[in-house]
Amino acid sequence: MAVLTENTYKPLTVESAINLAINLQLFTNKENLVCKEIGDGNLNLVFHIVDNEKQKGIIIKQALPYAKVVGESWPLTIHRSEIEANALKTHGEFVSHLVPKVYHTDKTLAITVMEDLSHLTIARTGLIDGQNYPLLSSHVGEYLAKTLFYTSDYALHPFKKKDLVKQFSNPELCKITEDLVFTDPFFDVDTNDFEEELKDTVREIWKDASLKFEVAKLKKQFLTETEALLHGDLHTGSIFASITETKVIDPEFAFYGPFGFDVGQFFANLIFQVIVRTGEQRQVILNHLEKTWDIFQTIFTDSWQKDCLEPFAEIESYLPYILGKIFTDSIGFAGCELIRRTIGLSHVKDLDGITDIKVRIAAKKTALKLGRACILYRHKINGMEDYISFIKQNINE
Ligand SMILES: Nc1ncnc2c1ncn2[C@@H]1O[C@H](COP(=O)(O)OP(=O)(O)O)[C@@H](O)[C@H]1O
Ligand SMILES: CSC[C@H]1O[C@H](OP(=O)(O)O)[C@H](O)[C@@H]1O
Repeated sequence: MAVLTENTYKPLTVESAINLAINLQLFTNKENLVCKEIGDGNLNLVFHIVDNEKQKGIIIKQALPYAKVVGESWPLTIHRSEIEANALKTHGEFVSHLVPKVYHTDKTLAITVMEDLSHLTIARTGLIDGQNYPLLSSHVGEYLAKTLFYTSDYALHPFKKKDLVKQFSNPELCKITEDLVFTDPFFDVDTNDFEEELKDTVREIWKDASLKFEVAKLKKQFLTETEALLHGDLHTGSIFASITETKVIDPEFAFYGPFGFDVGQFFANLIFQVIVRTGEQRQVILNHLEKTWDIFQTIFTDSWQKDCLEPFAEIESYLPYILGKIFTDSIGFAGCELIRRTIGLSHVKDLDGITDIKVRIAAKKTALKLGRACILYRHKINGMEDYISFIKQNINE
């Protein structure tokens, strides 16, 4: 039908999405199909098609030629759809159980047809509702260790790695991160978004030259360290979870960047829950932080011992140096994420969803204070136990 024979891009509708699914022979009978557009993210359309009789569903994700959250005044390459599908496939080679299956892609239409994960809950939503997902941190620790190690120079022939660096060149999406995570929140620019009550605290950030110097160093790392194929946007809204399963979605920001960036983004998005929870419920999330790093280190080390191609791997201090650098960098990147999701463009519901303004402002001030401390003092934090004490101290003071 039309949608497959036209050789030009067109945004799908619920009708054309159904036609596409039939043409692709993913379903046989159109009559039983129900299609809804369920996209709740900042950028894309997401169609959920279900065959009510067979209880079977699929997802068709389509990139719009602009950022949905802002509109057509913010044009954005639809090539991000191909990047996302290829990242799902590449990461899927190492962690097939932790990412959705890709059934079909189309560059012209900028679509990825993939496994329906609607039996799971977006981790951010579940965590805000008080769910704990006991396997979340083990699964994400494994995802991080395997996707990062096996796409790096430590596991790939240099020609293959450099081919991947080219294939995953993603300048427009990286520019969003460069601006929204590493630049805008630290300057008085229009894209920033915060309550009047935070104005004084934010002005302090803008005036803080030592903080800005450290952010400049972290931004430089993001710009220049082509270490591994990152997810690029690993917040808890990009993770589906249940008590038994975890699936990482939405790697449209994928590119070759520093090991610590994905780890840091995940840390920060757990830390928002540390900030908003209290008592035992807070401890559950602190345990997730600890477990993520523990599993990450263990699997990264096993992979290094089994599969490292680097002759210098035999030097005893080399792996501890790499792991130490990832840890320190990830704390710095987490600090940037804590600040940008609080005062920059595109917030998190963990904080914005707090209805009591006093409680919300207090939580946001804590996020800013902790973010600043992570960036400034990351080199002084010696291991996860120390990091957890550091977080507790900065939250309680
Ligand atoms: N494979 C999937 N299965 C079920 N629902 C999905 C799937 N992928 C995305 N969604 C739904 O669509 C929403 C937006 O998807 P996402 O990939 O995060 O889009 P965006 O890139 O616009 O942020 C998710 O929050 C989720 O509710
Ligand atoms: C242009 S909005 C910026 C923000 O949008 C992305 O979020 P998502 O695709 O998960 O909705 C990403 O976090 C960007 O920083």
